[in-house]
Amino acid sequence: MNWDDSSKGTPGGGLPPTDATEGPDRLVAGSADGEDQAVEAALRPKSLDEFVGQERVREQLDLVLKAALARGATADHVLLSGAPGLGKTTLSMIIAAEMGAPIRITSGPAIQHAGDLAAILSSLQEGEVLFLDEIHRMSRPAEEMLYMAMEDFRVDVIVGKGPGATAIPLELPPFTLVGATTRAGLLPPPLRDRFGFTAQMEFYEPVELERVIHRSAHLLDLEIDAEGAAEIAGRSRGTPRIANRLLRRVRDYAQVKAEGYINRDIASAALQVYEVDERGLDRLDRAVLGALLKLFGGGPVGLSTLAVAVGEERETVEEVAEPFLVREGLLARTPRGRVATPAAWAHLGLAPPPRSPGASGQPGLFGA
Ligand SMILES: Nc1ncnc2c1ncn2[C@@H]1O[C@H](COP(=O)(O)OP(=O)(O)OP(=O)(O)O)[C@@H](O)[C@H]1O
Repeated sequence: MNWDDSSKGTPGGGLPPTDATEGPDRLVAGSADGEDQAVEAALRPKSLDEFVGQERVREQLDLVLKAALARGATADHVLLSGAPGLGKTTLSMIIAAEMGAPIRITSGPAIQHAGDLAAILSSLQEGEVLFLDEIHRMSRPAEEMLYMAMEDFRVDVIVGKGPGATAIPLELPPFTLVGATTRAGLLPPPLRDRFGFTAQMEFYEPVELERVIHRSAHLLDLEIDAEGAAEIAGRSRGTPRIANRLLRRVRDYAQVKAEGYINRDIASAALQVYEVDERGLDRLDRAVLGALLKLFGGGPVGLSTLAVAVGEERETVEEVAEPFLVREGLLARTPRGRVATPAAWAHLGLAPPPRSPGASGQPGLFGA
């Protein structure tokens, strides 16, 4: 059966509506919440040696920085792309530390006018690292000013308006721009081409996250064994920020229930309380998957219908729940709608219905 996707109405009931980018205070959100920001400074690795994983990026960056130091030059501009929480801000701080340079931190949405950018650029010191987070969200005039600044260390400041406007050239000290984006594909090619080094940050392997967790546990003065760290790592969705956040929740549980010691049973019991399952799915993810399997026989079902079924906005299902479910191979987006994979049935401990004769052998059902 094929459920239609014509409904565009606002869903009613169920889970409370959420911010489409992350969801309601999700423990498994990649982006930082207030508590993360307060503790992250203490947990950030301070050098490339301390930075866990991303071996290729680390090795390449190490060469770029060492070569610049040897030449006595400012390092090339660096573009870091990857999902939230993978360590882009951390790496930008490490670049500054390794170069012995100060760092200035700002973000694309904070630079709405070219004048905002000119003010920042003109106050940089020689060799300073300028970290521009969410660089894909800068305004177009600021972006165009950045082209010249990156290439020639110069900007034209426009004074006046209309026919009387004049461009006053302003020399800038050499600096290193570190741009960060979750979507490198959104950057206009002229901007992308001006970076001397581009690094695509990948999701972390569980063993790497175990190292992140052991390191953080040490800094937070927590006792955790190897199995406890593995249990948390497996639920951290390949993301150090989530690993650190889950560790803090497990710490709370361990302090109340187990004199502070964290092992596999404690980690597992704690994360069950917080509704993060052994694969890192939370309540929203499981609600989407559960509806797809139990109400629609595994699909295909349209996105809007699925959203109504779980009482969520369409965007929330599409942007918050689905990317991880797709990445995990639990859900497929096909031209005919959302379809559960065999792994989804297994994950929720359900048996798939017998295939109807018409469904067998249809090409592309899981392919799009
Ligand atoms: N490779 C790593 N080794 C150890 N800890 C890491 C690593 N990468 C990230 N972390 C930890 O994860 C947290 C989040 O990292 P960071 O803020 O650098 O992510 P981000 O990619 O900049 O996220 P956003 O896109 O939201 O700005 C930090 O507290 C940091 O300590």
